[in-house]
Amino acid sequence: MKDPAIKVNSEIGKLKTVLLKRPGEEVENITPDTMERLLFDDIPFLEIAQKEHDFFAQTLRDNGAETLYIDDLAVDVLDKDNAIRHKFVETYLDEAGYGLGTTHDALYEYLQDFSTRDMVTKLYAGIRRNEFDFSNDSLHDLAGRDAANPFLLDPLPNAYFTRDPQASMGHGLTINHMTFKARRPESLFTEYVMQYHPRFAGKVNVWRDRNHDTRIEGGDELILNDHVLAIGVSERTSSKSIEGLAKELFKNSESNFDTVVAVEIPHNHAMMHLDTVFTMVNYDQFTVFPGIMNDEGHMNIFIMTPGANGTVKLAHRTDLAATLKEVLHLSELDMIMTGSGDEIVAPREQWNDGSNTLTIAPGEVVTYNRNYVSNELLRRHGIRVHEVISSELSRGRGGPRCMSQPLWREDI
Ligand SMILES: NC(=O)NCCC[C@H](N)C(=O)O
Repeated sequence: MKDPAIKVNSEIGKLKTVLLKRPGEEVENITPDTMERLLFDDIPFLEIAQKEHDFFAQTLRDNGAETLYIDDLAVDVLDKDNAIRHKFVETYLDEAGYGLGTTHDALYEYLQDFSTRDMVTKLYAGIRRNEFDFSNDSLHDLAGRDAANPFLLDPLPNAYFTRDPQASMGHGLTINHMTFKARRPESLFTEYVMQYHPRFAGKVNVWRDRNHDTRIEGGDELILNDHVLAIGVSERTSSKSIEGLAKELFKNSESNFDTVVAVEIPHNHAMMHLDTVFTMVNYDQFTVFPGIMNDEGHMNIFIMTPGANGTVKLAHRTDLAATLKEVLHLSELDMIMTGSGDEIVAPREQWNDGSNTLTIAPGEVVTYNRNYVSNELLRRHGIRVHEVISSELSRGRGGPRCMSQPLWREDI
């Protein structure tokens, strides 16, 4: 691709541009009743979460990365053209279940009165039922369908985990159909930014768009090098999506990827994505949570490569380290166990994303300071560790890798 806007050919190349979302009002719209549905285990204190996020963003900038914010890019796009704003709002409302009718009309008109900036902030924050007086009977009837929910449009508190709605790979990305309704609108912002923002429009390959029924999330999509991906088969990403993406990448002449390693991990909230249990921190070094393997150290892994006539060939493996050596052509490998593999420390630090390192250059990572055992171990393995503060951000069950979507990395 000529003049590409995205370049990500590894997990470890020096990070030059990254997409973020500062936590906003949406985080204050979580309640004990909605917490589980909104995929949180607790309610963060927003003011502190914002300070922590600003510290994280500053750490990335101090180390040479440009930080872009998805909501700023969305405002650029929606503000510039009324027809695009109209189409975006219609799609947003339709996907939220308000395709037609009185509630649709009321929400549409309500949003019309906001500046584009305020409208975007509002869509992330959610729209409460009590923002309308429901004097109109039929509106009341319609909205009464789910009267227990204080929100007509749910907040998007997970938006600060910008890793998941999309995944950059090569000169393109997947724009993801996410698993839970609580997160699906997030990738609509990505779609519009990639389609209409002058920085990206016509300059990115979309390997897989969000108009699919099968689910995939960026936390599962790891770029091991310029031709090998590792993708988690997880609570959030199905084997069907992985196969579909592999087929597309193998046949598309713009793609360099010829190997996809599908790694099955336990399907639960603590380990929702591959990057909560496994990340790459250097050419031959990885963090891994031992709980993803059985007592013999085995797990289900499939190596996918191009077969005849557009098919995908599968080869079954059970040893993660041996598989990585095989696909990356490495003779030695250093697997760094979260929490030293201790039976108490490892699950505790994994719970607070001790395995979720963001690599900003080969052998250099950003991690949460609370995972001090894992951080010390990383240092002992020669990794340079930048610690960021983490008491509130971590309540959303995601760490530095989850909170960042690289858009440009130097090649390694
Ligand atoms: N890549 C990641 O593991 N992202 C963390 C997402 C946490 C969010 N609360 C979720 O459940 O989707």
